[in-house]
Amino acid sequence: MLIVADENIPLIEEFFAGFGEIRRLPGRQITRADVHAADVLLVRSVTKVDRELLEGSAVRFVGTCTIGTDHLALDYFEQAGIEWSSAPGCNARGVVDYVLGSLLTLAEIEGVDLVQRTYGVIGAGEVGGRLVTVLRALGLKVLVCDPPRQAAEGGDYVSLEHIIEHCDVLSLHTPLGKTGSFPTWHLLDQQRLEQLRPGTWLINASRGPVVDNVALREVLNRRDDLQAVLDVWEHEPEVDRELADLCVLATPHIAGYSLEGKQRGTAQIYQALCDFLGQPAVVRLADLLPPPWLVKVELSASSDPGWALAMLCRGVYDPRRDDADFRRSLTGSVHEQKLAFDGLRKHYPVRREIEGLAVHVDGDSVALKQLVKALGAVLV
Ligand SMILES: NC(=O)C1=CN([C@@H]2O[C@H](COP(=O)(O)OP(=O)(O)OC[C@H]3O[C@@H](n4cnc5c(N)ncnc54)[C@H](O)[C@@H]3O)[C@@H](O)[C@H]2O)C=CC1
Ligand SMILES: O=C(O)C(=O)[C@H](O)COP(=O)(O)O
Repeated sequence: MLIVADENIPLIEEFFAGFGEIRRLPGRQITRADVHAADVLLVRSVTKVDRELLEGSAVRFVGTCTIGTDHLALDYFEQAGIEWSSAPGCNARGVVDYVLGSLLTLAEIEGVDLVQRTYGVIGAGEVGGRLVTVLRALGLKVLVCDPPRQAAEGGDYVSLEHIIEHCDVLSLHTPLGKTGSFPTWHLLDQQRLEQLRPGTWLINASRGPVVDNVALREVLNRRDDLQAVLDVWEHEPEVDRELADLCVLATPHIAGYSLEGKQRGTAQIYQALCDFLGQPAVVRLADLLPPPWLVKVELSASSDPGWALAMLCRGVYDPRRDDADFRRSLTGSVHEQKLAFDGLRKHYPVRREIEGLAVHVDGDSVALKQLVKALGAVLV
C-alpha cells in the first residue's frame, strides 16, 4: 500500500509504517502526479483535496488530521466512492487555551476584570462547547449562538444579532462554509462589524474568511475602541499586514497547535484507516505522548484566584509568544512572509494543554479548587 502524507503530520511513521510505503511531501505542494498511484492520502488543512487532485488516482481513503474539512471536496468523495475521515475535536482544547490566554492579555491591556464582560460564543461544537463550559465554570456570563444546533435540538441559544447587541466579547468557532442553510463565509461582514458594541473584543480562531478581513481592517482603522485577536486570515499563508498591525494579538493559525491536539489528530486518522481496512488498531497514542515539562503546580491556599488563573493558564500557554514570533515574520516580500507563516507552523514549539496539568492546592480554598476544576486541570 502507498500512503502519501503531508510531511507536517506528527508520528506518521509510528502510526502508519505498518501499512506499507509512506511518501511524505510538503502539504501545499501535493500534486496529481504525487497521488496518482497512492491508495491513501493523509493531509492537513493546507492541501485542497478535490476532483482535480484525485480523479484517475488509486486513492480510496483520504484522512485529514484536522477538525476543519473546508479543504475537502466531500461531494466529490461521495460521488467517487472515496472514504474519508477528519479528526473531530482533536485540537479543540488547544483552541480553548488560546482563547483563555487571549482574554487574559485583553483584560490586562484594557485594565478590565473578566467578570465584568459578557461573552458571546458563536458555534458551540467541539471547540465552542468546551469554551462555554470553561467560561461558565469560571463564573462568567456567556451567551451562545448556534443556529444549526438550535434548529436541530432547540435549547438555550440566541441569534447572532442578539450576541452582537449584548456581548462585549465575541469568539468565533464555526466551520467555514459558503453554502447550505447556515453559511459562515463573511459571517461577520461590514454591516455586522459596524454594529459591534463600543469596546468589543473580537476573537477569530475558526477560519479566516468567517470574518471579512478587508471590512475588519477598515472598521478597526476607524474605531480604536474595538480590540481584535486573529489566529486565522483570509488568503493564508498571505496575511494582510495592516490588519495584523491593528490586532492586539496576531498569530499564524496555531490556536489548536498543542502537542496533544496534533498527535490526537494523527491517532484519530490511524483509527479511521484501521476501521476502513478492517484491521485492529495496535498503536496507542498513550504510549507515544511524552510527559509534560510542567509536571505539577503547588498553590498556596492564600493565593489570589485572579493571579492563580493567569499563572495557571500562562504557565501552560501564553499566546503573546506566538504573537511576537509572528510579528517579527511580517517583514520582507510577500513571498518571504508566506514562507515565514508556514515556517512558524512547521517549527512550532512544544506546547501542552491545561487539561493535563496537575495542580495541588495546599490547604482549604474552595475558590482555588473550583478554579482548577473550571480550567479542566487535574486537582491532585
Ligand atoms: N485555529 C485553529 O487552529 C483551529 C480552527 N478550527 C476551526 O474551528 C471550527 C470549529 O471547530 P469545532 O468546534 O471542532 O467544529 P464542530 O463542527 O464541532 O462545531 C462547529 C459548530 O458551529 C456551528 N455552526 C455552523 N454554522 C453556524 C453558523 N452559521 N452560526 C453559528 N454556528 C454555526 C455548528 O452547528 C457546530 O455546532 C473548525 O471547523 C475549524 O475550521 C478548529 C481547530 C483548530
Ligand atoms: O484542526 C483544524 O481545523 C485546524 O485548524 C488545525 O489547527 C489546522 O492545522 P494545519 O492542518 O493547518 O496544520
